[in-house]
Amino acid sequence: MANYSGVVCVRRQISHVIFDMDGLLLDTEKFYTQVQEIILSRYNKTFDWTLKAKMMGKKAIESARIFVQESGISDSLSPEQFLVEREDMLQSLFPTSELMPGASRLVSHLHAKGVPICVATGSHRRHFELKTQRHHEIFSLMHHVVLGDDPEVKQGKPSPDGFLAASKRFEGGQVDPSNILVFEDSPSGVLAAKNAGMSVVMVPDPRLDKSFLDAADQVLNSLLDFNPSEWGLPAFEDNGN
Ligand SMILES: O=P(O)(O)OC[C@H](O)CO
Ligand SMILES: [Mg+2]
Repeated sequence: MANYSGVVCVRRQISHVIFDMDGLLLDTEKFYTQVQEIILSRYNKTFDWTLKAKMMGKKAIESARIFVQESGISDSLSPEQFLVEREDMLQSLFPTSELMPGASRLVSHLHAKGVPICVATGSHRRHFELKTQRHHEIFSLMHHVVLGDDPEVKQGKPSPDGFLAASKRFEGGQVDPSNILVFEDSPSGVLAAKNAGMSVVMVPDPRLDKSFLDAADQVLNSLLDFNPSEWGLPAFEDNGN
């Protein structure tokens, strides 16, 4: 078995799966991008994917600090003011969130086969509720959800806090991280999963710099391309893999 670079790698035996949410299950990263482009344009600056890569996956206040500092507007806008400024726009966009291709199929399949699944997201409770309001069917299949404002998540990704908290809350208690497969879209999220000792499948936005893909155990263009059998998980019955 080879990863995208052709390097042969040994896959661990997977019993449990943790899903990231923004940009992985839900097509919500585009909303953050849109709003941040608008805000930076007010300062005659452009929002690019170098900055996007540093922000995605993190807790709101952590990504806000990066945004004002890296874009050079921290003298004019504090991280807290930035969060207030973007909030109205995000609140009107999040309820329109759509599922990413293949998300429903994969989540439903793993649940139907009895594979314990959960979510670990940097998103806080209020935004989680807005984003998932049209997707209760899929999110109700999750055994649990760990949010960015969970008391156990002291630091956001790339800290392993969220994934380690998620690994403790499955039925039967702590699951060995080496038996957990994480699905992520962000560079910080992939590092968080590796820092937690877990395997990680990355489904990156194609605009992300390719250097960020090296840390993942497998890189896919879409969740539709995931082959559960490669990870010792029950095969899909609809296409025979
Ligand atoms: O990608 P997630 O689900 O950890 O969410 C993190 C932020 O809310 C958005 O980047
Ligand atoms: Mg994400």
